[in-house]
Amino acid sequence: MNVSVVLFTSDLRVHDHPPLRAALGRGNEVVPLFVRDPAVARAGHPAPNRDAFLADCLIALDAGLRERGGRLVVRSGDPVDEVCAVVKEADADDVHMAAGCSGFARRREDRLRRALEADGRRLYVHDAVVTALPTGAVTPDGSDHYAVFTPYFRRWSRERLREPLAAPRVVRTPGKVRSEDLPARADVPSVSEGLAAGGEKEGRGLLTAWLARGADSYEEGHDDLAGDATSHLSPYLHFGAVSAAEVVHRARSRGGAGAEAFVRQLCWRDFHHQVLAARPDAAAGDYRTRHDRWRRGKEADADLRAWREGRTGYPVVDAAMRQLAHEGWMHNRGRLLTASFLTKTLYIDWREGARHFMELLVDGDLANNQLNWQWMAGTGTDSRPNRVLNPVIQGKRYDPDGAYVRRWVPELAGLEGPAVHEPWKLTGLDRARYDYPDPVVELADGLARFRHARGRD
Ligand SMILES: Cc1cc2nc3c(=O)[nH]c(=O)nc-3n(C[C@H](O)[C@H](O)[C@H](O)COP(=O)(O)OP(=O)(O)OC[C@H]3O[C@@H](n4cnc5c(N)ncnc54)[C@H](O)[C@@H]3O)c2cc1C
Repeated sequence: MNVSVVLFTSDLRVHDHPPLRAALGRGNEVVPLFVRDPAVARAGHPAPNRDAFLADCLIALDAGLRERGGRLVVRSGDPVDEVCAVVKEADADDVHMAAGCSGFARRREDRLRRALEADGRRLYVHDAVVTALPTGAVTPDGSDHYAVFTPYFRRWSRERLREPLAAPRVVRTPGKVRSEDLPARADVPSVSEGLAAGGEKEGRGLLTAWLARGADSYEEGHDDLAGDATSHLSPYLHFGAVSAAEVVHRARSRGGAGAEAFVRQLCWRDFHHQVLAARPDAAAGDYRTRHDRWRRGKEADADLRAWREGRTGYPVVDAAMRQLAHEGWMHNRGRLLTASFLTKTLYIDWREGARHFMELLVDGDLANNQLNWQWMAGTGTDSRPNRVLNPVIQGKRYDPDGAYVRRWVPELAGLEGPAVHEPWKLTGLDRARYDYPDPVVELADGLARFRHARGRD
């Protein structure tokens, strides 16, 4: 009997899994493998929320495989060395994996291909496992990627996505391959108390419930901070516990304006992935340089600290930053306005903000995070790179009653209605009752500084 290895990376599921289905195709035995790569931990910053979520996903993947007669093999080390060692132990013929879009993932694929070929084995890399449409499947004339979302969306919407695959009924894993123990969830504590539970079952349950009860009101409700009416699928999509292609198919079958608006948002995910695939250096460098001379030094450091800790004196900014600390997740509107505040009002380098988000976000994703940060900082694909979001206007528009601020900034919980967005308007004793910081900067001063720096005054 032939044996194949399936290397799982950002695709921790058994449903709609092209590499697994291809590997099983001819009645093969399959070694489902996950390699913990210490280089990932060393290269990045600590991400305990994602580590905890990942532990859930691995436990769930193992359970999904065991239900079908298989099991997950977990190893630690360099992925190329570990895959080659497993290939030898299992006497496997080939290896299947999902295509990645980051520079890191591409280099890993290349190294693995070379190592396997040197040993007479093959690597099969499958597209449209992590994204709904393969990155690079559609390109505009004269470029290797779309730099503007709307034409990309138009084109993406016309493409036929592959049909989702059912989970295999049986997975046979050879017994002779050594595996480390799965991480015990209790040994991987998250830093955020309100972290969601990970795993394919959770993700699929959430998707079904969301399509049944949430999607219809998505179009009107997705920007309402207090209503919290978005899907919360992002961490499951990031770890591939649910498949992007399947989510799009199921949302389209659901139909309606809400589901359509939701699919458009999912397209943003593919959009950023195709940008990163074409420009891997945009993970750290400006996609389009504006020759920014970001603020540095003591004062900027103090402002950055206030922003991280949710004490800028702008209630909606602070509420969103505290939601991030507590849940390891932040509402998209919160991400937009906190990123604008950091990069424009405080004129601090987007990389500082992106790093802090990557440390805490359970859905922290190189393509989505770095390129959304660049979009907000005006160094990315935004066609209006100098737009600045005013946190008071944003607060009143997207949290009109102030409920979101009161939820996350308890110091201000006694303030009723939209007054909570402008606590500095309180005077005398009223003001003294609230132990809440003064604004780190006047908005007009922040705006003038930004415009001056960008040469627009
Ligand atoms: C500064 C900044 C940083 C961000 N960092 C990340 C990140 O690290 N990881 C991440 O998944 N998303 C990131 N986003 C995008 C977006 O905020 C989240 O995907 C969304 O808030 C997740 O919540 P949800 O699943 O309820 O989204 P929904 O509104 O239910 O949307 C469904 C799915 O569409 C995708 N999506 C929605 N909006 C975007 C977007 N603007 N860009 C890319 N994909 C999108 C996500 O996969 C999301 O799960 C960031 C946005 C900004 C402005």
